[in-house]
Amino acid sequence: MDITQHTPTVFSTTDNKQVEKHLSLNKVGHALHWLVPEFRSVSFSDKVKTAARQLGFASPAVVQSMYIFKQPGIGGEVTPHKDCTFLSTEPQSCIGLWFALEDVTLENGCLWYIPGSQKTPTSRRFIRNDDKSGDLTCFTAPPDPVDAAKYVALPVKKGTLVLIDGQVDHKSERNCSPHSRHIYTFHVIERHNTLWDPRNWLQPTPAMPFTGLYENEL
Ligand SMILES: O=C(O)CCC(=O)C(=O)O
Ligand SMILES: [Fe+2]
Repeated sequence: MDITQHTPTVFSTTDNKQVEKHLSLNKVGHALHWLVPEFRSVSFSDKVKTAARQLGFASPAVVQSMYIFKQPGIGGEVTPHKDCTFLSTEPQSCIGLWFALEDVTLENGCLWYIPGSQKTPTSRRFIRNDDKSGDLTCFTAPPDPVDAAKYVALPVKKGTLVLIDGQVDHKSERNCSPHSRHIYTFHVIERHNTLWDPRNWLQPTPAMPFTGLYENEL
């Protein structure tokens, strides 16, 4: 989809600022790694496969991907979470590969994380809601209490790859600066000797299976 081909439209945002449609996008997901050749070639590149081997993955699959724009002035926060809340396996195995496509600073909404927090498991899950009369998805529990003072900022230069342990607490703030913060991120899980949680909000389908990282050549 090339939204720049659409007639630019002016939107009001919650801050009562007006921006063109293509500058108001928050994120695009969740199958860029498969459907968009440019993202596919990065996600299934030899460098990524080598990184996965070095991390000890035996049979990794890419389960989802996102482009997050964090637009100047209006880019929203990403609230504190562990990725395993959304992409749970038993045992946990998720790793995020987060690529800075621009310089990422304190001002434009860098990642923050709590060192060591990957050692504290969570039972909080984001699942498909069995109650069909309500929302399609829901959390199984409120956020776990964490000491907000323990968050450490992670400003990085354009081109940096950040590996995010699926159990580490992380977040990012709003972007109130005049500079965008574009990133590409995708998540890999281990299939060997693990079980994908059947309650996860995201489930593979015949049309969109979880794609094996090592098996897929460019
Ligand atoms: O880019 C961000 O602000 C958060 C991204 C994230 O949570 C992730 O890649 O797991
Ligand atoms: Fe995350």
